[in-house]
Amino acid sequence: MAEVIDGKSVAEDVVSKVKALTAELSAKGATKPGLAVVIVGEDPASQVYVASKSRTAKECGFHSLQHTLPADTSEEQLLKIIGDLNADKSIHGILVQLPLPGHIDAGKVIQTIAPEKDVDGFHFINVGKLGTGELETAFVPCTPAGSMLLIERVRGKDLSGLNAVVVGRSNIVGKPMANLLLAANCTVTIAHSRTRDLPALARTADILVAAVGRPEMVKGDWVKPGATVIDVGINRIPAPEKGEGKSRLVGDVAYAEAAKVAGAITPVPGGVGPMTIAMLMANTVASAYLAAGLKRPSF
Ligand SMILES: Nc1nc(=O)c2c([nH]1)NC[C@@H]1CN(c3ccc(C(=O)N[C@@H](CCC(=O)O)C(=O)O)cc3)C=[N+]21
Repeated sequence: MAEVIDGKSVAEDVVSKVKALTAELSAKGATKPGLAVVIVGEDPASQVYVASKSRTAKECGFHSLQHTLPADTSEEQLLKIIGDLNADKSIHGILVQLPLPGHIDAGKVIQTIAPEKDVDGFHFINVGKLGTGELETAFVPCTPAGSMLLIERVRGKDLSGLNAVVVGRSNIVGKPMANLLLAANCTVTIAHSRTRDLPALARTADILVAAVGRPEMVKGDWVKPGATVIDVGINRIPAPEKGEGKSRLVGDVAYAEAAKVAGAITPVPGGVGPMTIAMLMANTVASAYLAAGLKRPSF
């Protein structure tokens, strides 16, 4: 049976470190880290995530700001708010919760965020830095950054020569994840909906990352014995066995089957999800250190 990778506990370690770094920053007389979260519309799932981000930010000792805007907010209004946050010296991180309503161009919004406050790592400057291996100054997207920390906990920091397969090619997870693994000297393959014989490809992976958003797609016999399996999926599916109208969370991996074969595996919930929020805090404290002219802390 696979080792279960406890993302919740690693996330708590990261948050403790952020707390200590924040205290150190205040002791040096520098501005404390400030995080602004902007949410447009009333998607209930988004509201839960945003509440959790604000709670963790306060726990870290941050200045935490939340803008909750109505669904009919215009693109112009949103861009104005971002411009103001860009200019606000008390703010070091700006996160605009995605998805945005259809009448707003999300790409334009993201590119308006000052790259040095782009703690989501979605701005072209940060994407480019990750792609060219400028990891010391890049902000790396939180989910792949958190997944890397989990992989390092299991396999150590030297991943050199390992075969990594990333299933999914999104700009938010799949592509940055592949770039991080490449920067760590893995042999990386990105698989997607057009990939031929995905099960056979997946079986070559020492590190298998599933980030497709399809409930339980990766089966037990896709997993190489002993592999490290990172499940980025968070899918809510009906669970009639729990009662009528009930649901449960599952990942992109058929967990019970895969856990029989893998060396280590992340559960859903309690795996990558908590790491995503922890890395948002890590990026924000790093941004505050850089703004104060101090050396960037590493995690
Ligand atoms: N600009 C932007 N940045 C984001 O980082 C971003 C976003 N937009 N939009 C939405 C997604 C989703 N997301 C999650 C964060 C934490 C959990 C998390 O902590 N999940 C828990 C359980 C959650 C539950 O029980 O529902 C877990 O997996 O254990 C999940 C999902 C960040 N996102």
